[in-house]
Amino acid sequence: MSSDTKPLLEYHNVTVRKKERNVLDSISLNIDVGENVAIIGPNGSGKSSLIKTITRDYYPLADCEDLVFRIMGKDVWDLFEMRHFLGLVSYDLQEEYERNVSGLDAVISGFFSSIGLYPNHRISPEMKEKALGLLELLGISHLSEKKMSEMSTGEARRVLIARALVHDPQTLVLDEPSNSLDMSSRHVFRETLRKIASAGKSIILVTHDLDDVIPEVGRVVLLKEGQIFLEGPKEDILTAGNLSELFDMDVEVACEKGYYRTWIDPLSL
Ligand SMILES: Nc1ncnc2c1ncn2[C@@H]1O[C@H](COP(=O)(O)OP(=O)(O)OP(=O)(O)O)[C@@H](O)[C@H]1O
Repeated sequence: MSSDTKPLLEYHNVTVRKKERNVLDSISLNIDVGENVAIIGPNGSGKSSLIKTITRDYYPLADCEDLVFRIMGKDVWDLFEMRHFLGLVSYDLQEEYERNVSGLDAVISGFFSSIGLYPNHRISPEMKEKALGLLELLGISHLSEKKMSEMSTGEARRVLIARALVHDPQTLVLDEPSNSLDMSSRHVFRETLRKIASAGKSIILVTHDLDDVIPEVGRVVLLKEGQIFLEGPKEDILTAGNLSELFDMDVEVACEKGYYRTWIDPLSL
């Protein structure tokens, strides 16, 4: 079997323990290559911890029965190799990037998996061309000379998406993508994600906000207290009843033109 026919993610009984508590508890989850999946849960439900298992920052307890912890069919990964099919955009990365680096250099630094560029980095004309092409694809060529430290949150996040795409990864993983973005930046950002999804990339997005669930997402996984609470096709899972149980309060939900919207009925409080 060739590696691209293996599931992107194959987890069985993944338990991650930190400071004597299970931050992930017996997670069993398969995600196929090509799927667009949203992982949704309240604060502290384990979303970032789950991402950290994908990036191999967190490892599961080894003595769990029938443990499976594979990405693309492999248990052990060289992280540099992994970046060729998995691009990551996270809030942590954005914080590290609040510095005096131009948008173009920030994108090029993705080739070296570094924060910024250093004299030992050999930048080929192909790298520069690829980075400029990505800035153009995402509609942010005007940010190529602007310093990351002078960009708005939304601008910098789009640059970091371009950075994550330099290796042409199959899958883009986004942690809380619209965190700190205002209404119009959110809209622009979501349209950027839609563009990437329509270009054939898979998107795994982790969020507590249903606004982030772009129409291209087909499956959702609800996380609660470190466990998978529910998962399945978004139409079946994103109901007022399920979301109310997930967030422990009466949540209303509506879907219009493929986008979800949630609110809390003040009369229920
Ligand atoms: N390294 C760690 N040490 C101690 N506790 C941890 C560690 N990593 C995660 N946790 C705890 O695990 C729980 C889940 O954290 P995690 O960051 O994965 O949640 P989250 O769903 O991403 O939350 P948020 O929406 O607030 O970002 C939290 O209670 C957190 O404090």
